[in-house]
Amino acid sequence: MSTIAAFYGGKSILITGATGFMGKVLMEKLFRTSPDLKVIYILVRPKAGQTLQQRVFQILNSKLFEKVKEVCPNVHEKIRAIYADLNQNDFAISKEDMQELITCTNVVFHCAATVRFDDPLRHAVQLNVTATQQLLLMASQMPKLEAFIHISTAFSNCNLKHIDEVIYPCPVEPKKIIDSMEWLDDAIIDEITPKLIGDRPNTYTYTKALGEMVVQQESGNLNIAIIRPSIVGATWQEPFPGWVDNLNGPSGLIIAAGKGFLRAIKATPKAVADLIPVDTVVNLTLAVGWYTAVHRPKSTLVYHCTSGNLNPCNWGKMGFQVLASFEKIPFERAFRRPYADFTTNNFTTQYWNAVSHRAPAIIYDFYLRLTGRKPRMTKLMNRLLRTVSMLEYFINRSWEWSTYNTEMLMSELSPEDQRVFNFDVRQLNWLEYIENYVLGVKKYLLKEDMAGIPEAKQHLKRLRNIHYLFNTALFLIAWRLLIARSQMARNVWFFIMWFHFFLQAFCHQEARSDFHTAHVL
Ligand SMILES: CCCCCCCCCCCCCCCCCC(=O)SCCNC(=O)CCNC(=O)[C@H](O)C(C)(C)COP(=O)(O)OP(=O)(O)OC[C@H]1O[C@@H](n2cnc3c(N)ncnc32)[C@H](O)[C@@H]1OP(=O)(O)O
Ligand SMILES: NC(=O)C1=CN([C@@H]2O[C@H](COP(=O)(O)OP(=O)(O)OC[C@H]3O[C@@H](n4cnc5c(N)ncnc54)[C@H](OP(=O)(O)O)[C@@H]3O)[C@@H](O)[C@H]2O)C=CC1
Repeated sequence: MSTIAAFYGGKSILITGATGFMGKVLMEKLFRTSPDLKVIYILVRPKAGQTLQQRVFQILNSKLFEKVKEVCPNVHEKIRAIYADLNQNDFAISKEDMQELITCTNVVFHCAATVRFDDPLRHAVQLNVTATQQLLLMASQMPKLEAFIHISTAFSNCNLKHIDEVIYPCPVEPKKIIDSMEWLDDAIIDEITPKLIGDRPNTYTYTKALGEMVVQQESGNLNIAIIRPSIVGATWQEPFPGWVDNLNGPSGLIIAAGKGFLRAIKATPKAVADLIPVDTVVNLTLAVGWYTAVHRPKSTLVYHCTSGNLNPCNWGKMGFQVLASFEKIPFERAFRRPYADFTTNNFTTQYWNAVSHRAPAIIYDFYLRLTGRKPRMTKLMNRLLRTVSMLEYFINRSWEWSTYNTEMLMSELSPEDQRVFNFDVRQLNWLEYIENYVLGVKKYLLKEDMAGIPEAKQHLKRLRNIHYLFNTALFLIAWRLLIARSQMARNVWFFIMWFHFFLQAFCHQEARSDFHTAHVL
């Protein structure tokens, strides 16, 4: 039997962020591999008109938990949802619940966070720093606590190029930041935010770095470890390939590209796409929980959960494979045919944004207006371009993360544990993974039926024909109105055409050469 699975047997486990992407997969794996665990406490808030119970019911009745119900039929008795809001003092947990948590908890997994890149600093500090501090305070009162596992991000120090498994200090102490949030007003906070975050791209990465400092400073006598995953993607193997349930990271862009909204992106094809499947992160997290509790390392160990140094894949190869997957697994009712140009400079990005994104959106909105409907494409496109601009930082750079502790842990596991809690990304086949990812996005995010694939393919063929028809009509109209009438117009027309084709050839050349070198690499 697996030593790690046996370790969690009979244990009371507290998970924050259990309703999130990673939290759900963590719970699922715990129930499936250690069905004899005592209880999992989850801190939940009511959301979107759903009570705590309704939220838990929905999770347990989702496809993700189908296998769990077979191995642990009484799973609903082993999950205890506790009302909590991490934005509030003492998390607004009732006295009785707090007492139970403090008395019984053996292991804490702290996954909750705000992962939004554009959160105001005050909110990001509250959740990613202050809440972590409060949870540590709570943990320090737990007599039976064996391990506290904090989930951070590999990008908490993305201002560095090479990142070791150590906690790096931030210039301003987290305590000072927490204090200042109490008395500074929003306008001043907004003003000082760029100065505080410095060369990090957003409040998310900055506050996650502060969160790590808090963990280091408040660790006291606790057995603590920090996990730093990179870009977390759909499941690789467990409980089945391709499961994903939110738009974060690449998932939203896969939809945007598959539906034909996103046709060009500022991305460096040779830059490493440090994606890591969510089940790999969960396996490492559970292994770290066991190791930290049983081996009690003297200091807080940091574990990088990344793929780049062990099994690198670059954005060019990833984009190529995503597009190839759309051929087999097209999405329904696409706006345009999936296609992606990777550009690396601002000028070509602006050009493609105008030609491939804004212009078709304006034309489509014009068509909607003509047919008496409400225009919506320009608004949607603006939001998409805003989102893409926020992700650009991460797809135009490469980082090196050392994985000494993660590799050390792998070598400490028995062959059975290495199999059951596999976090060896060297075994990952990217082509297969990406195809399953696209399939998962279609099935679990878009909730499209696989039976609709032939119709989706037909729709793409129709779009291709419309595209050819549109271009031909445009050419003929221009010819009829201008070119045939004057020599001057003819000269201007030939110049425009020449310039357009020159630009296209230039942009394509740039994108293709980068794309193909990256693909070959
Ligand atoms: C062939 C080409 C394709 C190749 C694939 C290439 C893939 C490249 C992917 C690169 C990812 C890099 C991520 C780096 C992650 C760092 C790791 C972490 O620790 S961080 C952990 C990970 N954290 C994150 O990834 C957080 C990123 N997300 C955010 O911070 C925010 O969502 C926001 C600021 C971008 C937009 O906020 P705001 O406008 O206020 O409003 P909302 O939030 O409500 O959404 C608005 C609309 O955008 C939609 N949508 C949402 N997300 C995405 C997406 N990723 N994408 C696309 N669309 C997205 C959403 O559906 C909605 O649509 P609609 O209702 O209008 O129809
Ligand atoms: N996804 C990724 O690419 C990466 C994620 N990480 C880290 O992994 C961890 C989990 O991320 P992920 O699962 O993707 O994130 P999600 O956004 O999917 O989940 C966040 C969780 O935190 C909870 N939460 C947020 N605010 C509160 C609050 N005020 N009170 C109670 N609970 C709250 C959410 O609850 P609710 O459902 O109620 O909103 C949800 O359960 C985070 O620490 C993140 O920084 C690290 C690297 C990459």
